[in-house]
Amino acid sequence: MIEVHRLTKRYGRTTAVDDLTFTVHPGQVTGFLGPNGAGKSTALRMILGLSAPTGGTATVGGRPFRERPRGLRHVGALLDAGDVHGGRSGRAHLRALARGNAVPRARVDAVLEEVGLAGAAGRRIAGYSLGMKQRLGIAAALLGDPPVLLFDEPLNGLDPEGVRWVRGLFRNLAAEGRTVFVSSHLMSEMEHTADRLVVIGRGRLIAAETVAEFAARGTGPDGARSRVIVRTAEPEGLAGVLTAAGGAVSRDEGDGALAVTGLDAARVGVLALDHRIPLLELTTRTASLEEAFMALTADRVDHSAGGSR
Ligand SMILES: Nc1ncnc2c1ncn2[C@@H]1O[C@H](COP(=O)(O)OP(=O)(O)OP(=O)(O)O)[C@@H](O)[C@H]1O
Repeated sequence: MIEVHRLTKRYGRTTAVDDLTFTVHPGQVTGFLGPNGAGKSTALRMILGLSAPTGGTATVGGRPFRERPRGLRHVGALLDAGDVHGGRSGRAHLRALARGNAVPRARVDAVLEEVGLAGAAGRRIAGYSLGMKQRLGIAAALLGDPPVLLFDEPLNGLDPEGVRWVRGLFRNLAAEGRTVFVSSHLMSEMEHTADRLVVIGRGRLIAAETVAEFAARGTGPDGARSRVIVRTAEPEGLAGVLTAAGGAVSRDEGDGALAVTGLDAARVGVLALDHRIPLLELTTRTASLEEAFMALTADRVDHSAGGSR
């Protein structure tokens, strides 16, 4: 279990993480979502004790991670896959980590096998592709067989097969009862992987809930989760009928179709028939999780991310 309480980090006048409170539970994959520059990496670094909070606390299994000797046996983390000594082989890198964390040497070959790098284990890391470096980073996270795992943007650089493999791995790790916390700036990466979401924008908490709860928020462009799209040769007449019946009607995307909320498709069809208005198209459009995420974070995007502020 990871517990974050009122966690805050300021860099000069920039507040990268702003009074964050949330809990990450075992037995689940929790997605940590936010637009670029939202503060995800900064929060993960504080959870790992690599950066000191300006305020608040972060604990893993009830204690600050910094207080844990042999850290890899408590928490495995992939922060920056490129941050490895390129002159060593993948196997030598993992062996050094195993030694420093009192992890049995046999684990090295076991995790190399698990991440699909056994064949490349003797090659220098400098020659690895980004996807291979991600796999090596995941192997390092798994090395100590830890109950808690953190991954910062682990899908970067992976091909579709690699993405599928990582998703399956996360699900398996969670099914074994581990706490799995995975950051991403893309909802599409998380919606089929995560059970729960912690969503932040500009360092502040926006949502901490199950994926289903997040999806159920009213989040279409006009606040509605689903809309009825209806096309007719008599848009003015139909709009009048639907409005009189309690619907809210707007012109959709300028192509003559009407977007209706407050009435379902069946009711729209019956009303059109009653008034002898022929329909050319009648569809229900449901806001995607991606749209929910975009709508909730739209005003929290840090356009200065990566630049000076
Ligand atoms: N060492 C630092 N010094 C100054 N500002 C920093 C530092 N690290 C991060 N920031 C700023 O803090 C904010 C949050 O950055 P962070 O990297 O945590 O975001 P992120 O959500 O991980 O974004 P991304 O998806 O782009 O990695 C940004 O505005 C960033 O510019």
